[in-house]
Amino acid sequence: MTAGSGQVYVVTGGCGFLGSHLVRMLLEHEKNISEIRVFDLHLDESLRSLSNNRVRVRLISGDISHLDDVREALHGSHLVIHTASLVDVWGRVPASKINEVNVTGTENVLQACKEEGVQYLVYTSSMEVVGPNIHGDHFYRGNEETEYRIYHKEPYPLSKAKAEKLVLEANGTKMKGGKMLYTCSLRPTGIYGEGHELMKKFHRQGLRTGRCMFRAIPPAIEHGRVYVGNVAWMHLLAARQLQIHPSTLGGQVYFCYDSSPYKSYEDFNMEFLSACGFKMIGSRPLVPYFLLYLLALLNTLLQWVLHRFFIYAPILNPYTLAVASTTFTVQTDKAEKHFGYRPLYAWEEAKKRTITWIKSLEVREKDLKDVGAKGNYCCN
Ligand SMILES: NC(=O)C1=CN([C@@H]2O[C@H](COP(=O)(O)OP(=O)(O)OC[C@H]3O[C@@H](n4cnc5c(N)ncnc54)[C@H](O)[C@@H]3O)[C@@H](O)[C@H]2O)C=CC1
Ligand SMILES: CC(C)CCC[C@@H](C)[C@H]1CC[C@H]2[C@@H]3[C@H](O)CC4=CC(=O)CC[C@]4(C)[C@H]3CC[C@]12C
Repeated sequence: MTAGSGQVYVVTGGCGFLGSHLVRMLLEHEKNISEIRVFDLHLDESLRSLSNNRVRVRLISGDISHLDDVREALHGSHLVIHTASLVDVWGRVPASKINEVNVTGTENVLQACKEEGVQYLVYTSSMEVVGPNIHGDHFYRGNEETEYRIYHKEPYPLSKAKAEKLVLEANGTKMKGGKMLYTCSLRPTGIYGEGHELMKKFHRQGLRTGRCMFRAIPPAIEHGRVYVGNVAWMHLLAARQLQIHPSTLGGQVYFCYDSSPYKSYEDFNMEFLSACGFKMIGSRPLVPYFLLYLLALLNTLLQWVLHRFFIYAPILNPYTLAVASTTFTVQTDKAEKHFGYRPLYAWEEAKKRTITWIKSLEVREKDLKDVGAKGNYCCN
């Protein structure tokens, strides 16, 4: 197939953690495309060099909260994978901004699809549209039909739930020329893998404490996690099958997970960090929950006091503590039944790739600054 004869895919947020893996996945595994438009507010120029003689990778700088930007990016395209979002549960950005990007931005993508006659939209939603809620209701091996007391107060999960509702309601919209808009929504659990910014933070924190991590969450709490490569793979399959079986996938939601082990968030991270010499201190939380909660509240107070001077957004706040302390795992075969999804990467491969990436961070840390005295580890 020569460049130009295939389909044009748009990936909003295509320079992000998931988005950049998705662009590479499409290049490697999707033979029906001739152009991938990477639409993002912050462009990663390195993606441009991924173009080859079959597929052009075209970077488009734009803001999904501006309809004109979105309309221009979608003009002449065939399918949109909408991953762009402000992912913030730490109070880094105001709620209004989260809403503007995650909800109004999604409204703009839908509006542009209708105006430009783009028939297919795959939306990257999140487990957070379901939970966990802050009441501590566990979601244990749940699926897309499992009843759950959904309760959103935080801007991010609220915005993702509103956006997903808009996407699903738009399924079946009639467009000019008698065409129909088909949509579906994928709900990844906590994504990990090469490029995960939060993992970088945990890694840096651990280096500062002599590679010692201090347990805060009971090990019995389980959190579903999914490798970024499998999330990208699931998006590719959903995009492919939405075109072939729109009546099956249209208007549907699918949890996105893989064979990554069910563990507490901290113990799961240690699957990678322990291979880099990190140790978890404590077989149970070193600090009682009420003290952690007081610390979380103190962080919220400090954030408020300091917000006129700078953004203080520590990892621990009442919301992240509540989420981390509540089991949320999924088990479902809906995506397999509807569009043949099975993880492309087995757990051992995902683990190996993530460890290799973290080790590359260490090399960079050593290159960037003097690590000081060698062997200064607390737990020799
Ligand atoms: N990271 C995780 O654990 C999970 C993420 N998700 C969802 O996956 C998607 C991707 O998340 P990540 O890759 O983790 O986040 P990310 O922050 O790495 O990527 C988001 C991308 O969207 C872009 N973006 C933000 N505001 C924009 C705007 N106004 N206009 C255009 N582009 C804009 C950013 O520049 C970034 O490249 C999001 O929709 C998120 O809600 C879902 C479940 C878990
Ligand atoms: C007690 C500690 C300070 C808690 C550390 C872990 C927390 C920072 C993380 C535990 C659960 C994470 C969230 C979960 O994976 C679901 C998510 C889905 C998304 O769409 C975005 C990210 C996140 C909210 C994720 C964020 C970090 C945790 C709260």
